[in-house]
Amino acid sequence: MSHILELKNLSFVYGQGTPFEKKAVDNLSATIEKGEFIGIIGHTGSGKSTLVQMLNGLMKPTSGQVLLDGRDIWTEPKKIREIRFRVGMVFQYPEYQLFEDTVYKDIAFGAKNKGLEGDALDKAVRRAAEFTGLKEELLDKSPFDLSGGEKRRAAIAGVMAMEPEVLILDEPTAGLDPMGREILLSQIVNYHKERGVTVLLVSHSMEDIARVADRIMVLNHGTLHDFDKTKSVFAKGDDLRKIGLKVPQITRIMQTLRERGTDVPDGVLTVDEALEVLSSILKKEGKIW
Ligand SMILES: Nc1ncnc2c1ncn2[C@@H]1O[C@H](COP(=O)(O)OP(=O)(O)OP(=O)(O)O)[C@@H](O)[C@H]1O
Repeated sequence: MSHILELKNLSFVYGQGTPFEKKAVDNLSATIEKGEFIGIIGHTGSGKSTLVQMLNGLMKPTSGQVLLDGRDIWTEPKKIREIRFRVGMVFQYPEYQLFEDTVYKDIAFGAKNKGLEGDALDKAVRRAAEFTGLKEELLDKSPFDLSGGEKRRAAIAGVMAMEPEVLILDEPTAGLDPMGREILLSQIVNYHKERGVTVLLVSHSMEDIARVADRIMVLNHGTLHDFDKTKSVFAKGDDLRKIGLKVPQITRIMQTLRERGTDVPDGVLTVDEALEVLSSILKKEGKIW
């Protein structure tokens, strides 16, 4: 594996030199490999959004460096626009940024700015729409005639159509109903599998992160509290609780069963995994499953 992103002693201070100075990210270092699916968690105000906005050049670090494929993204400030195509960012509530007169044009906007045209552009738009489950017949509609969930999909498709090497999503499922959340998350997982790109997902939902992330960055007051494999992070329940976070409910139930002497392996993260474990325990005991 090779590094796609290296964060070196990154710090960001809002309002530096004013009475309202606030250090939002504090001397954070980490390395992300190509193709990884990284979850980013932390209490409200821990610095997640500030951190990810530094990774695609939207915010310049107060100190420290972001290396993309080994090169400091600020080496040539004029090229920062290119960096934003390579590291695609889906903001919180991205649907507020739709503005074109058709969904197609909205999805195509970023990719066109990147320089895609003709067939390549058309393919990128249609593929992105497919990844997000937007039906073909919606492409000619006005984005303002779509439902909330469809608008969200169109906005995400617009970033996917730019074919970034790294896709960052800041709370992509916020405000969607449970079924909508589940479907969108599966589509992001599919996109990651099929395109092989690196994905960074910021979320308050431990359940979502447990289902999708290879590794998790845990932020606490702007510092990197932990950066480890998903199972390992959620095995440290007490440690997470101390900084205002919880393990997924299913992990907690399985940990309790284990503490009470049941033969449950550590690090169960999802309902499907839990069902498998319980099924094998019951079968061993000769009980019907
Ligand atoms: N524009 C700003 N000016 C001043 N302080 C800010 C600004 N934006 C964020 N902050 C502060 O910086 C810190 C980190 O904010 P940030 O939005 O990065 O956290 P977060 O982990 O993404 O929070 P949330 O989970 O609520 O989205 C917080 O203390 C916040 O109040």
